[in-house]
Amino acid sequence: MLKLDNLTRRFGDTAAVDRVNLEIAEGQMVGIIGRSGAGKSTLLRLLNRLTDPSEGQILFGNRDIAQLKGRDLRQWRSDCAMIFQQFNLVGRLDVLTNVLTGRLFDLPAWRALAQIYTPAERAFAVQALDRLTMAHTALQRAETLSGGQQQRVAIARALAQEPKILLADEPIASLDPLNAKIVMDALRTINQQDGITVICNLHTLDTARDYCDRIIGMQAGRVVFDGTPAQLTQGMAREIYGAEADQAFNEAATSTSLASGPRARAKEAV
Ligand SMILES: Nc1ncnc2c1ncn2[C@@H]1O[C@H](COP(=O)(O)OP(=O)(O)OP(=O)(O)O)[C@@H](O)[C@H]1O
Repeated sequence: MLKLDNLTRRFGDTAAVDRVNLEIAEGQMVGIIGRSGAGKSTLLRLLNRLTDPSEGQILFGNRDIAQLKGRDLRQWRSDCAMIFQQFNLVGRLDVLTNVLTGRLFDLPAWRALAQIYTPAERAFAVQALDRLTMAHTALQRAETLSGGQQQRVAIARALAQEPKILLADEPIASLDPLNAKIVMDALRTINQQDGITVICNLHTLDTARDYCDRIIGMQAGRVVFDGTPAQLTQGMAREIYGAEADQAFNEAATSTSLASGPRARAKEAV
């Protein structure tokens, strides 16, 4: 169980995340929605401590994540993998090496520096790539891949960390509808097969509705909605997105929903 208690992050006079209280059970797939500047990225960055809180607690089990330092903090970052809109791979390195960097936390410093990996570590990385149907690109330089392929490699790198939580900050914002669907399907599969909690910032509403068990709506740093996709009325969604509502709803027509996500497929099957 991940528990956020009064979590706040201020930048000057702006409360990017403002007194957020949430409990996220293990194995949930959670979508965070909201207009630009609502605090979605800051919330994810607080969770893996890329940003430090101004106030409040982040509890995982009975540990306060906000207080971790040194090796404990590095271990937490390893437990809490993150993928980004811009993939963040090292373009000049091959795909397999990029995935293996997900294991760096576990390695002694000399092996990390020399990038020496055991056959078992390599096999694990290839297996992670294979789950994303990317094993055939293992020896290719990452920069030669398409955006959708790079995001799948980034997910494989996250899997190589054997995380407890997977954070995804706008993972499909740079992708075309087909690749967006492949990436969201992969995240949902990992969530369901491995029981990894997935917390995902999403711009388009239908993607959040199609893939997530739970939707959290943010506005000016505050949580203004927390419920199931069925509980999120169109009126509430319109209020959360404000001036960006039309864009968020219209983009949905060309995003993963066009290629039909798992719920849409379930509806079709009925
Ligand atoms: N490093 C920073 N320094 C100053 N202000 C910041 C910083 N990071 C975020 N903010 C501010 O905090 C608020 C929340 O930003 P955040 O990026 O978390 O929103 P968001 O919902 O993720 O937006 P977007 O969808 O555009 O990425 C904004 O007002 C932003 O300008």
